[in-house]
Amino acid sequence: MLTTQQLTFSYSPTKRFAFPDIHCNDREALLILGRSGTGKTTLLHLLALLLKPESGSVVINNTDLTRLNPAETAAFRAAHVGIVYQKPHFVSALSVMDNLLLANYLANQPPTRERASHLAQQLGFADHLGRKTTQISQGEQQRVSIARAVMNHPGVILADEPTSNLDDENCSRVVELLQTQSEQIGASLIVVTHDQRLKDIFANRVQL
Ligand SMILES: Nc1ncnc2c1ncn2[C@@H]1O[C@H](COP(=O)(O)OP(=O)(O)OP(=O)(O)O)[C@@H](O)[C@H]1O
Repeated sequence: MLTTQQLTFSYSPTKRFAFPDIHCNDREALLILGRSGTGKTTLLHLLALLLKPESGSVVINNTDLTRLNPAETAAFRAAHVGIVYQKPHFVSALSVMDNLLLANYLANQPPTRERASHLAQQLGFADHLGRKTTQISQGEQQRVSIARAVMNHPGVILADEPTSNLDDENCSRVVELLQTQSEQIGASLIVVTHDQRLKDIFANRVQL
């Protein structure tokens, strides 16, 4: 479960954001819609405590992230928050399998190869586990990032514009994968986007 209260953030005295409160239960999905520049990525980074809010709280599974020190924040994020970035970030020297296992490593957990193989099977890239991430297509890379985000069974999955560069068919497919995966692990799924096609898919929406 994720809730925020009275979140504010400033890049500068003239660039200040006050975000609406957000509430997303376990097994629920929430769409945060906004035009370019309204602060969607900023909000997602605040939810993941990649940025520190100026004021307000971000509570995930009863832990107020804003009260944690930087080391505690990093450890909490690695274990409890799965992030699907707009553009995938991988370690290019490592195989797809090792990029998935990196999620375990960063959360200080033993490697779960079976889970990685299972997810690769479900998301359709099982044949590519031994390849480098530069040797697979962009669509495959995106599915690998979804798998990596759910490796540690996080309580919250955050996705930044996961469908903006996709055609209608792949848009539906990626949303379905995100929803299926988050339901399977009982997570809260939060998607930030300007993609109006997602409006009809998500019942719960916040407009920025
Ligand atoms: N590091 C930064 N320093 C100063 N201003 C920034 C910084 N990052 C973003 N901004 C500004 O804050 C505003 C919100 O940026 P943000 O990336 O959150 O918007 P967004 O809604 O995700 O936009 P888009 O849909 O175009 O990605 C923009 O006007 C942007 O120029």
